[in-house]
Amino acid sequence: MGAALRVTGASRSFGGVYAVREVDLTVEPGELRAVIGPNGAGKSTLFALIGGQLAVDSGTVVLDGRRIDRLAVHRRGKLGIGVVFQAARIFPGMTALENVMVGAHGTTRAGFVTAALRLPRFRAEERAIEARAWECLARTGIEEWADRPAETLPLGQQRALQLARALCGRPRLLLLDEPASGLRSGERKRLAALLGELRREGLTMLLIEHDVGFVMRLADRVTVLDLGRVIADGTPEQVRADSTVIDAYLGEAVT
Ligand SMILES: Nc1ncnc2c1ncn2[C@@H]1O[C@H](COP(=O)(O)OP(=O)(O)OP(=O)(O)O)[C@@H](O)[C@H]1O
Repeated sequence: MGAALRVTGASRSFGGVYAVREVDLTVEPGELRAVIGPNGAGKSTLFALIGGQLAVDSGTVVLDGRRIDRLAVHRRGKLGIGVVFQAARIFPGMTALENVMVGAHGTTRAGFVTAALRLPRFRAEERAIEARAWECLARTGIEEWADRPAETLPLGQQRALQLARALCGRPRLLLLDEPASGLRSGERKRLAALLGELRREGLTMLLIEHDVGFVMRLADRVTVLDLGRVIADGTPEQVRADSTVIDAYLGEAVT
């Protein structure tokens, strides 16, 4: 089952200006939560406060009852947080398959070396990881690219590769930063289907997205940020009907 996430009173400012201000956000196990909002609303900052790329100035981030807001990124990864960034982050010089296998070792240097050198005592484990990596490549639809150098994959496939890598680490909370941006319509449909499947399997997901239509069809609940604050939180229907949201952001976009 997916993890429960509870963010309470989280704030973060840059140069005295709040990017995220007193944000409360609770994501139940198995929920697919979308976070939307206009440019500069604080979505990426909130994402980084949960993933650990940024530290909170105040407030707490709790995963399954455990405070994680002071932990480094890799420690949060070990506790089950998987991250898919908007810009493809791949390891050049490694094949797509090897890139996905790295996901199972976490993002630590030791894990990376273990994967790269295939030391004898790790071989059985490596075989299991390789099998899992193939599964993840298949799920994300890029099996046929497995042996290609990762940097030669087209953008859509590089994005899928990131998702495959995150899944290979068996996350219990998956953070996705605008996973649909830059994808063609067929790729978007495929992504939506996969996210729906992961949701049915009970994975907890938090998705930042600009494409409001994309998330409104997928999400269980939607949180709307504006100027660093939560201005609405509810089902897609509730958010669509919220006059504050319409005034601040949605306008004609979802009517
Ligand atoms: N590292 C940083 N240094 C200074 N200011 C920052 C930094 N990161 C974010 N900000 C500021 O914090 C505010 C929130 O930015 P953030 O990127 O979190 O918003 P966003 O909702 O993700 O925007 P977008 O949709 O454009 O990606 C913005 O005013 C931004 O300029």
